[in-house]
Amino acid sequence: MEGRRPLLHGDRRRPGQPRRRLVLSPPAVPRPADQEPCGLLARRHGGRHTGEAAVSRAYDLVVIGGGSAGLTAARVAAGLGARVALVERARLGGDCLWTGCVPSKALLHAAAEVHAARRVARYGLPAATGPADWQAVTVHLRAAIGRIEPHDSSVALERLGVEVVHGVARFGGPRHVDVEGRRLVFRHALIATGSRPSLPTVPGLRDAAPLTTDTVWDLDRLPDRLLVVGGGASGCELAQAFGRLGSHVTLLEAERRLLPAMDAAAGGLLASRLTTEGVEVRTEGPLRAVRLGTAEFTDTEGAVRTVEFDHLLVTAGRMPNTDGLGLEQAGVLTDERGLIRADARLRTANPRIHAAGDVTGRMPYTHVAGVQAADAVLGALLGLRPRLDYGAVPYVVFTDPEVAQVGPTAEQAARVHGPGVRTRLLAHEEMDRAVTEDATDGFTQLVLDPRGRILGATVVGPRAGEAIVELAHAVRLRWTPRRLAATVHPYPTHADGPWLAALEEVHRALAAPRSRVFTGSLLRLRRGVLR
Ligand SMILES: Cc1cc2nc3c(=O)[nH]c(=O)nc-3n(C[C@H](O)[C@H](O)[C@H](O)COP(=O)(O)OP(=O)(O)OC[C@H]3O[C@@H](n4cnc5c(N)ncnc54)[C@H](O)[C@@H]3O)c2cc1C
Ligand SMILES: NC(=O)c1ccc[n+]([C@@H]2O[C@H](COP(=O)([O-])OP(=O)(O)OC[C@H]3O[C@@H](n4cnc5c(N)ncnc54)[C@H](O)[C@@H]3O)[C@@H](O)[C@H]2O)c1
Repeated sequence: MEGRRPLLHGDRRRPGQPRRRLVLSPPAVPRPADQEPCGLLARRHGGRHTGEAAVSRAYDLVVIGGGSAGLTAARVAAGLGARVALVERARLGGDCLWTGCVPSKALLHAAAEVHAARRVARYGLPAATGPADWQAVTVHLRAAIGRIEPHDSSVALERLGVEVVHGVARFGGPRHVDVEGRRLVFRHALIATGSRPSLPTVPGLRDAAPLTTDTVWDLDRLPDRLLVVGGGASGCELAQAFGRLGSHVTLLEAERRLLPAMDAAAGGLLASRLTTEGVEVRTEGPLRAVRLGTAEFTDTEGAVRTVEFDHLLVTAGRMPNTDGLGLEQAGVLTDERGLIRADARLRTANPRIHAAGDVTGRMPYTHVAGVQAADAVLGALLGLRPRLDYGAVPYVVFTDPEVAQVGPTAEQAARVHGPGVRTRLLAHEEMDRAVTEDATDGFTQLVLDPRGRILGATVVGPRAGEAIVELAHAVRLRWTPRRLAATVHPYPTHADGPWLAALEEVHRALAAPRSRVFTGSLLRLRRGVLR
C-alpha cells in the first residue's frame, strides 16, 4: 500500500510514547517452567472451571499470541476503539523480546565491545585476553529485555483497553476460541502464534540435548567448544558473538555458503571475516549424526568429517506454532509445513480469521510481523485493503560486517527478469567513512531491472542496516539511480554507499557513447558561443 501510516504500522513502540516503568534491577530471563500454572492464571483472569465454558460477549477481535504480531494487532485494534482480547500462553513479548532480536542484539553488542578491547594494543593500550565473563554478559542481556518488557506487559495493554487472557487458546468453532474453560466469541480473530526452533532429523541429535535459540540464553557459563549447526541469520550472529566472547566456535552449514538465501558475495565475505576471527566455518554439508560430543558431516568430496564439541547449538530453521490450535474446527487451512494458508490480505480459509507474523512463513521478521498485524486489523475491522509490498521490505543480519538486503539478489532478479538485469557495485574501499574506520570489507550493490530501475540491493558493512533503508524507499518507489543520486548525502557517512553507487551509475551513463554524442555536441556549441 502506498502512503503507509507510521503510527498504525509502528511495531514495537509508538514514536514518542514514554516508557511506563523502568526496571532497575534486571529480572532473570524467565523460562517456561518458571511461569505460573495455567489454572491459577485462568482463575485470576475470570475463567470458570464448571465443566461448561463461560461465554463472554462477542469481541470485535480476539488475538491469539502476544508476540510482535499479536501485540501490534491488539494495540492497533484498541486504538480504533474495538473490543479486543489478546490470549497469550506464556510471556507477552514473544520470541523477539525474550529469545530472539533483543537478547541476540544485546549479545552482539557485548561481543563487539569485547572484540574491540582485544584489538586496542595498536593504540598502545593493554589488549584484553581470555574469555569474557558470561555472567556479566547475561546481566547486560537481561537489562535490555527488562527495559523493553514493560512496554509489552499486560499493564501496558490493559491501559490501552485490551483484555489480556492468560492461557492456551484453541478454536472450538468458526466463531469462538476456548481458553482454559472460558469461551471467547469473536467477530474476527487473528492467529499470531509465531514459530519455534526446528531440529533436523539426525541420528543422535535429540539425545545430545542441543541448545536452540530458545535455550541458549540459559547457559550458566561460556561454552569452551561450541558447534553451531546452520549458517543462516541466527547461526552467523550467534557464532560470531560466542567466538568474540571467547568460545572456540565451529559453524556448520549444509549449503556451500553462509546465508544461502542472500547475495552470494555477502555470504563469502562474512565467511572470510568469521574465519579471520577464529571461527571454523564449514560450508560443506549437512549434519549427519551426533554421538558423545562428536558431530559427523559429509564434506564436499563425500568424505565423513567429525567435529568435537562441548555444546551444540542448532539454528537450522523454525516451524510454525499451529498444532493444537483447533484449526479444523475453525475452518482454517495450513500447508504441508503447518504454515497458515492466507491470501495477500492475510485472510485464512475462514474469512473471519486472519493470520500474521511467523505463522504465515512470509518474511519471518519482527518488522514484517508488526506491519502484517496492522494490515490484518485494518482489513478485518474496517474492510480496508492494505497490501504489503514484500519486495521492498529490507532485512538485516547483524553480524560485523552487517549484511542487509532489500528486494531480489542479482541471481534471483535474473531468473524473473531475464538477461537485461544489471548490477552496479561499489566496493567500500571507495567509501571514505569505511576507510577511516578500517572497515573496507564490504560493498553496496544495486540490482537494476532492464529499464534501469532499482529492483533490489545488498549492503555489507558497518551500519548496513541503516544504509539499506533508503534503498528500500528506492525499490518501493521504483526509482532509478538518477533519482537516488539527486539527493545530496553528508560526507563521510555509511549512507555514502548507496549514494556513490547511484552516482557511479549516473556518471557511467553520461560517459556512454550515446550520451557522448549529445554532451559532445553541446560542448562544441558552448565553445563556439563563449569563444
Ligand atoms: C535468535 C533470533 C534473532 C532474531 N533477530 C531478529 C532481528 O534482529 N530482527 C527481526 O526483525 N527479527 C528477528 N528475529 C525474528 C523475530 O523474532 C520473529 O520474526 C518475531 O518474533 C515473530 O513474531 P510473531 O508475533 O509472529 O511470533 P512470536 O514472537 O513467536 O509470538 C507468538 C506468541 O504466541 C504465543 N502462542 C503460541 N500458541 C499459542 C496458543 N495456542 N495460545 C496462546 N498463545 C500462543 C507464544 O507463546 C508467543 O508468545 C529473530 C529470531 C531469532 C530466533
Ligand atoms: N537479524 C535478523 O533479522 C534475524 C536473526 C536471526 C534470525 N532471524 C529469523 O529467524 C528465522 C530463523 O533463523 P535461522 O537462522 O534459524 O533459520 P534459517 O532458515 O534462516 O537458516 C537455517 C540454516 O540452517 C541450514 N541447515 C538446515 N539443516 C541443516 C543441517 N542438518 N546441517 C547444517 N545446516 C543446516 C540451512 O541450510 C540454513 O542456511 C529466520 O527466518 C530469520 O528470519 C532473523
